[in-house]
Formats: sequence, structure tokens, C-alpha cells
Amino acid sequence: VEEYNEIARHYRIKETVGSGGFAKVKRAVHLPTGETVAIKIMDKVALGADLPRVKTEIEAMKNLHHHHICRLYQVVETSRKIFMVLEYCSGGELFDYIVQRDRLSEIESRAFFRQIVSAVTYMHYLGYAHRDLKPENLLIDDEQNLKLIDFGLCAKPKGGMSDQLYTCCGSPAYAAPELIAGKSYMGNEADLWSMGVLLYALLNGFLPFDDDNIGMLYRKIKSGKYDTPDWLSSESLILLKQLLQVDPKRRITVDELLNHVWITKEMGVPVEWNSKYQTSVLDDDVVTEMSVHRKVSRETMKAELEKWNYDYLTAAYFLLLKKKTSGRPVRLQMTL
Ligand SMILES: O=C(Nc1ccc2c(c1)CNCC2)c1ccc(F)cc1
Repeated sequence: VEEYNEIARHYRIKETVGSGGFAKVKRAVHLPTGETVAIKIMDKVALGADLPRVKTEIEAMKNLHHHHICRLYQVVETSRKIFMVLEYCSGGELFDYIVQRDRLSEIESRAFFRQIVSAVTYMHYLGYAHRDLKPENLLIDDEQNLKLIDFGLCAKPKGGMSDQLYTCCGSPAYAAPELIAGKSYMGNEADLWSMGVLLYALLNGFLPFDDDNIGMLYRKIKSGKYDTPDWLSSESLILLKQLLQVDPKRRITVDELLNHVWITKEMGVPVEWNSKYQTSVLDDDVVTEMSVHRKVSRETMKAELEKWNYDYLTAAYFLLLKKKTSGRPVRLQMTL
């Protein structure tokens, strides 16, 4: 109970919308703005050795501001719990979306895959590799936009993307051959393989490499051989072949992917991977509303906000900004 007091002061917690390994996710309402959020709740004792993964995820999300990456609004840590207040994605997981439809058309797959390419290119550009790309980690918001989640395994090698990574991680069915071979591997190259598995899942509704026996699964991945159902177009087959290249050095790169003929087909333009969010400059309307509401000067409020503490102020700022971009009034309802 006292664990929740801290969070309950500003949020009305609603139903559980997901529960994974060591986290439970609940829908909640941010009381000062009325906006809906998702709160990921973790128990530090239950986390055990996985606690560093949560710290990794929090630090990464603080630096990743992109319209196809789930936004972190606030972090609350009590003696026993960690609460991450995140962007709510009412459409749930892409995984369930595909299962409900058996498989997606090439046109719908292209629309989603371009968003994934946008998010992953942005991450790679900032020196991060996700390393756990799969449909369960892609959520759909209320405008059919994909939002990438779960940065617990992402890596930002010290020496930039050229640094090799060693830890084996992620979900086996999406893992690149070089990763399961235990060799050193490049995070961005492994992400490209996983994107190939993702594209295959979008277009077919099942996985290219699958087996209940982990040894058999690894053999299939290393073989690089997968079925090619007759509904796949020749262009789709070509792109899959370029992504699911067993040799990482022969695999397509994100730069080649951005304006690939399959990616631009009927869209006419390459993938725009730059973030639409402008976080370096504070929004005037939001600063005004917050400074008036807290009865402080704009300068004081700006100075507080620019600390980016990911506290109630950061959450109120981002959620007011979200209201503004969605065309809703930039108003705070109660004392912060
Ligand atoms: O919003 C989330 N999940 C969510 C929201 C709504 C629904 C679901 C998940 C699944 N059932 C349909 C409704 C969510 C957001 C961030 C996150 F890290 C994890 C989960």
C-alpha cells in the first residue's frame, strides 16, 4: 500500500493490460492532465539479477525520443518497487494483431515495416542496438502507429556501433545466426536479421525458423533456409533474402533499407527516420500553463524542466505536449 501512495497521488490506476516476466503493466490516468498512460510496475526483490536490465532500459529510454518509440514519462522508485510511466498503446501488441488476421497484406506489412525501419534506424544512428526486436515488442497506438518497447537488452557499446557485443540475448526465434553461434557480433547487424524475421512474420503469419526443440531451431536458423509461400511477391522474396542473410557481412544495411524498392513501392518516398519530436526546445504554451499553475516564473519553470528528472514535472510536460499535438486543450486540472 505505502508503495503505491507515491504514484497514487498523481495517477488513478486502472486494469492490468499486460504482465510479462518480471513486470506488470497497468492502464492509468494522469490526474493533472486526464491523459491515459501505461504504468510498468516491477518488484525490486523479484527482479533480482535482472535489476540492471531495468536500469539499462530507463537510461536508454531517457535518450530515445522518437514517434515510433514508446515514450517514457516518469520513473518512481520506492523501497521495494520501480514504476515506469509510459506512453499508452491502446491497440496492444502487433503480435496479437497479426494472429487475429492470420497474416497481413503486402501493403499493410509495408506500412508497419516502414515504421519499424524508422525506429531502428533512429536507434542505430544514436549508437543503440535493440537486440530483442519481435512483434511482442511492437505496440499499436490509437492512430495505428507502431511504438517500440522493451529496451532492457539494448546495447550502446562504449566505442559506438563498431564495438562488438558478446552477450547472447533476445528471443531465440528472432536471433541472428552469428548471435546464437556465440561469436562476437555487431548489434546493428543482428537487429537487421531480426527485422527480416519480423517482416516474414508480418507477411506470412508464422515464423521462418521455428521448432519446439531449441537445438533443431538453432540448426534451422544457421541454415538460413525458410519456406516461401506462394502468396509472397517476388519483391518481398528479394527483400527477405537480403535481410535473412546468414553471413552478417552480406546482410543489407539500414542505409540500403531506407530507400529499398520494396520499401518505397507505391509510397514514392524513402523512410523518414528523423524524430518528429523536438525535445531540445521547451514548448512555450506548455511552459506557460505549468508556470501559471505552480505560481512560479517561466524562467524558474524552464530551469526545473530542463533538469529532465523524469519526475512529476517531466510527466506533466510531456503529457501536456501530447495533448497539444493531439489538438486537445493545454490545461492542467489539479495541483501538481
Ligand atoms: O499500453 C501498453 N499495453 C497495452 C495497452 C492496451 C491494451 C493492451 C496492451 C493489450 N490488450 C489490448 C489493450 C503498454 C505500453 C508500454 C509498455 F512498455 C508496455 C505496454
